[in-house]
Amino acid sequence: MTRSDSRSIAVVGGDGIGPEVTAQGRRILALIAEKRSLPITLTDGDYGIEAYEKRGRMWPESTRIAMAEADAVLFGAIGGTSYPLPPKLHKTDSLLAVRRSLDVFVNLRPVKTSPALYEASSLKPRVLEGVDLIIVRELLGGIYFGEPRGVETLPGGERRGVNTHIYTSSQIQRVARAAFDIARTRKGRVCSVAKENVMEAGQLWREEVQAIHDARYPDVELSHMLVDHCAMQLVRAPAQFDVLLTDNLFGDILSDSAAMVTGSLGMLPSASLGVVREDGRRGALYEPVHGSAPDIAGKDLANPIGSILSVAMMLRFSLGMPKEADLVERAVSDALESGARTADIAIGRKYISTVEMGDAVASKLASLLN
Ligand SMILES: NC(=O)C1=CN([C@@H]2O[C@H](COP(=O)(O)OP(=O)(O)OC[C@H]3O[C@@H](n4cnc5c(N)ncnc54)[C@H](O)[C@@H]3O)[C@@H](O)[C@H]2O)C=CC1
Ligand SMILES: CC(C)CC(=O)C(=O)O
Ligand SMILES: [Mg+2]
Repeated sequence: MTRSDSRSIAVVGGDGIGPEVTAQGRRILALIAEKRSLPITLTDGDYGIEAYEKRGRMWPESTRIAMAEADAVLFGAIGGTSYPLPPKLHKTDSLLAVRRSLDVFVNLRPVKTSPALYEASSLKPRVLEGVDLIIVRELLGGIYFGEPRGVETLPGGERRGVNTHIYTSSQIQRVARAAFDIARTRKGRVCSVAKENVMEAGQLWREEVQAIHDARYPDVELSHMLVDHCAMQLVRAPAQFDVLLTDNLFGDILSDSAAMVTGSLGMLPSASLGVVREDGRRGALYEPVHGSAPDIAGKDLANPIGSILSVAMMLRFSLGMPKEADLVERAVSDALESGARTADIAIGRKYISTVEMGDAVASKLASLLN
């Protein structure tokens, strides 16, 4: 990005800890814009259960427009304490609907360990050494989107909940291409994870991934693993993985598990990207992997690093600023190495607040940017 390209970013904190962590991601982005004299416009928008309860609109028109027109969206989290989401809103206003509206079909979730946080992980240091993997998750298909869905009452009064797991070959092919392209920029290994031993959609997944590999990416090493086995390997020997390619549901579950190798779910960032359109733009949604964490919301306790590292991904994938992306990641490492810890990664040490962790990273970044 140069000084003449202006960019607009929609900033949507959402519910629970979403606004708390997003405020810290936002300030890191604003700091870079200021230090590099870049014309980045940040537009804040309301969204979520709290917006619905307070103002009767979960996804107000102004936020829809800001998201649709933005070069990228920085998002926090959605979710209240009461379940479920009002059913009439599920189709139109849920996070799934947001992702569909932005057409972001691939979700990237990098997982990298840092020796400074080995003690915060539930796993042994020898298991954590050298872990640097990325989960490439299909984001617009599978059981979260399949029709029919719903809860129905059968004759006789029994109730039945229905969800449908569907994948088409083109959905699998496009996410597989994304995973192989990413592997070429890394260690060149893709492990495709499905459940083809019992699911037909899993058989199709495996066949399509293998076919794309054989036709276009023979230089990338491809392996296949059943998802239950993968869940075990992620905690037995996570350093074996480079790129983990998987579907929407499995990627959701495996990424929360994988988060613990880094010490906390609060550490993980994500980028969700769409196809590059004719005008050169693409849907881009950046959000931490965690949810709204109602158990710690409003207490200034949440770890904002997932949001801050999501800003690094935005700099790399949407703003064309890979050097600044590296600097944000370095500022996070420097802050952790100098002892900054939120409660989730403190393990008996003194801990600091969400805002103070933002201060610690911002101060390291400011000196790196000078
Ligand atoms: N992308 C999103 O917006 C997501 C939304 N959700 C929603 O969030 C709500 C809560 O769901 P949960 O299952 O409790 O998952 P969660 O991810 O919100 O929290 C799980 C656990 O991790 C902790 N945690 C999460 N983020 C943290 C952070 N940044 N710093 C420190 N600790 C953190 C929480 O305190 C909690 O103990 C639900 O309404 C759920 O639907 C859940 C996952 C993703
Ligand atoms: C809407 C949910 C699938 C959100 C979630 O848990 C995730 O994307 O990790
Ligand atoms: Mg999840």
